[in-house]
Amino acid sequence: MAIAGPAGEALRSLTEDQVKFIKTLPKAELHAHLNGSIPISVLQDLAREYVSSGAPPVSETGLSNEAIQAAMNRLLDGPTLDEISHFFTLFPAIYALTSTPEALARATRAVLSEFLDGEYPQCTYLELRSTPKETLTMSREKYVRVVLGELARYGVQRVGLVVSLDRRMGEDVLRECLDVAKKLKGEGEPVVGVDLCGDPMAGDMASFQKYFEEAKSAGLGVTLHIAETVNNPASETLQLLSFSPDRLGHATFLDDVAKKLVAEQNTCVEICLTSNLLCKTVPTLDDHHINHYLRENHPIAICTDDILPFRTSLVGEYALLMAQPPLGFGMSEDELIQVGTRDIVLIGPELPSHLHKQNKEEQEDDIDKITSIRPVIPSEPLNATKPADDEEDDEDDYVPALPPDMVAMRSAGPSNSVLPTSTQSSSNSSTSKRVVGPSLPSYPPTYDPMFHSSYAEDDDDDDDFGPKPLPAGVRHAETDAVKEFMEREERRRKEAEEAAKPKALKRDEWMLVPPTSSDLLGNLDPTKLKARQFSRSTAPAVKKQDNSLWTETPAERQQRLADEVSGKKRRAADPKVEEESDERKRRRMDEDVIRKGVDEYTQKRRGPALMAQHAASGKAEPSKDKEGGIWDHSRDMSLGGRLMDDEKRGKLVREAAGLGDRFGTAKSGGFL
Ligand SMILES: CNc1ncnc2c1ncn2[C@@H]1O[C@H](COP(=O)(O)O)[C@@H](O)[C@H]1O
Repeated sequence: MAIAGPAGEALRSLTEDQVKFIKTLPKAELHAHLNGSIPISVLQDLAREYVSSGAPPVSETGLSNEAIQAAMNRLLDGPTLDEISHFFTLFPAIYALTSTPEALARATRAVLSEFLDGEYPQCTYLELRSTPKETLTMSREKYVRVVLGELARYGVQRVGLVVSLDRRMGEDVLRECLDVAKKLKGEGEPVVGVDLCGDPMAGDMASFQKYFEEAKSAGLGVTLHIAETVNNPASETLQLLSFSPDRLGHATFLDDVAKKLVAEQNTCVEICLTSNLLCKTVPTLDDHHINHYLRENHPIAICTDDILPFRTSLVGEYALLMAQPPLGFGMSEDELIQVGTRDIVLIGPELPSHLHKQNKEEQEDDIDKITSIRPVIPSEPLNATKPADDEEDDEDDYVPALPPDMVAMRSAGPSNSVLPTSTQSSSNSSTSKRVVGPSLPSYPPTYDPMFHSSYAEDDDDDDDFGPKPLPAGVRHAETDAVKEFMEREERRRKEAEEAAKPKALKRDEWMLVPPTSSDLLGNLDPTKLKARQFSRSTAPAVKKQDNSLWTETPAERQQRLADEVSGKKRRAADPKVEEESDERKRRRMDEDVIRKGVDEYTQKRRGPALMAQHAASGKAEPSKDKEGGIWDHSRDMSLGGRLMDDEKRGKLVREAAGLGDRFGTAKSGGFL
């Protein structure tokens, strides 16, 4: 296919040797859309057949012959796109031409041949992706089966299929596509993962989450087109990162938070240079986000995206890396080896380590031997899409091994690289068990260049403190930093919300609960009953004060009153009935004896009281009541007169006689 545009210019600026180096460099293509990669000559054939088929002017997909012709002309000229949304208008015509099983099979065969055949295949391993479509003659399952039928010609070591989920899909179509992917993977087909693609501004990503989670649990890899345009909101990017993707498509507009997360997760980014330039999401190579990832020594994979409209190839994309600025990045051969083969993360195959090569010399050996080590079409029958019986005992062998030359380059370390060095350790062996889904990165979980370089060099771990890092190539598969980050953020948000709320005033406990003992409380009566008597004692009224009445609730109060009425409890206000102690009894009896003695002595020495004497003399006088007239002064005004009857008089006399008793004893009731 003719290479034009930026990739064409870069390619033309390279020497023959440089071009040969790129062509023979083992490469993996991990981001290629089937319908965007059909060679133009094949599409022209399909268009001619479509127009001359005598079918009515409107095809089953609703496109007229004229519309097909116009689209073909656009593709032949090399479409100019004002913005990325124009890019998607190219596809209805292409879809019309690949809407039958036969046409789809032809198109797929041509795409596979473009990438994998020839003296210098574009790549040694291809992950082709396509969106299952339903047409008049194909169900979505049939669509995927037709594509897989063509993949089977190359075998699982050279190609795998990623099922794309379009951002415009509704839930029922998403469900159907995912079920198809799972089903065919279950049948042993090389369905290695799922992708999120389509118009970057379409769809609500919240409804996609469960499908990608389900895909992951089914052992499928996940790659997502993410932050492809400046208009993709940061919140959507974070949401997509929370799906725990294994790889990211484009990742052009990550903000600092997203960049940090991607760095922490060490997620491989699929870089499509020409695609970004032609869709105008990136103005120049100088502005391209690849610069950020190169600086950070972050894993990237160089890819083509859609070689049909972008008129590029994988060789063209590598030419952009190697060409001198401003046509390219001016990378050396060593840097190309490092970028192209070492850091990529395949969703499918894992790399046997015995084939890893360490430096450029070994790489050159490989290049000289390229024809001999280039993978050959597997010997199994072309239509053998199911695992062979003799693989039964290797029950973990879900994904294919890389072809030997790909493997050889995976760990090759550059000898004079100007890129940040990262040490590659051969963590995998050809005998090791396969990993379902993404392969493991080649360095410790949290990437730190400082730590990284010392990690491989320092054999002596005597002085190491803290937990040992995981072996090279192993990462915390279960650690979901995005999830943790989101949870942390949520917690922080809730705390801030809580702090912002007006606080309900609350009294300290000391204000609500009375102290256990205090003189003040000892003298107060919570029942509010009025005192009826003077206090009879100087001793503290109650030693152990029950203050529960101070804090009782209305319900408790009701219960207490009910208990008091029913006699279950003594009245809270009743003074405590204290048992008279023996000591007090004795004292009282002693006082009675003394009082008796004093009375007898007084009686004897003083004689009868004046009152008694007077009463005795009065008894002898005869009563004048009946004999006197109506008014007699001495009779009527005397103590025995009419103003006071006998009863009143008697009471008065008794009280007067006891007058001395009231003050006769001390407060305690005894004699002084
Ligand atoms: C420019 N970058 C891109 N961004 C987003 N989606 C893209 C894309 N390039 C291609 N596609 C997606 O791939 C489909 C074509 O291949 P398949 O029919 O699946 O084989 C396009 O319709 C689009 O949805």
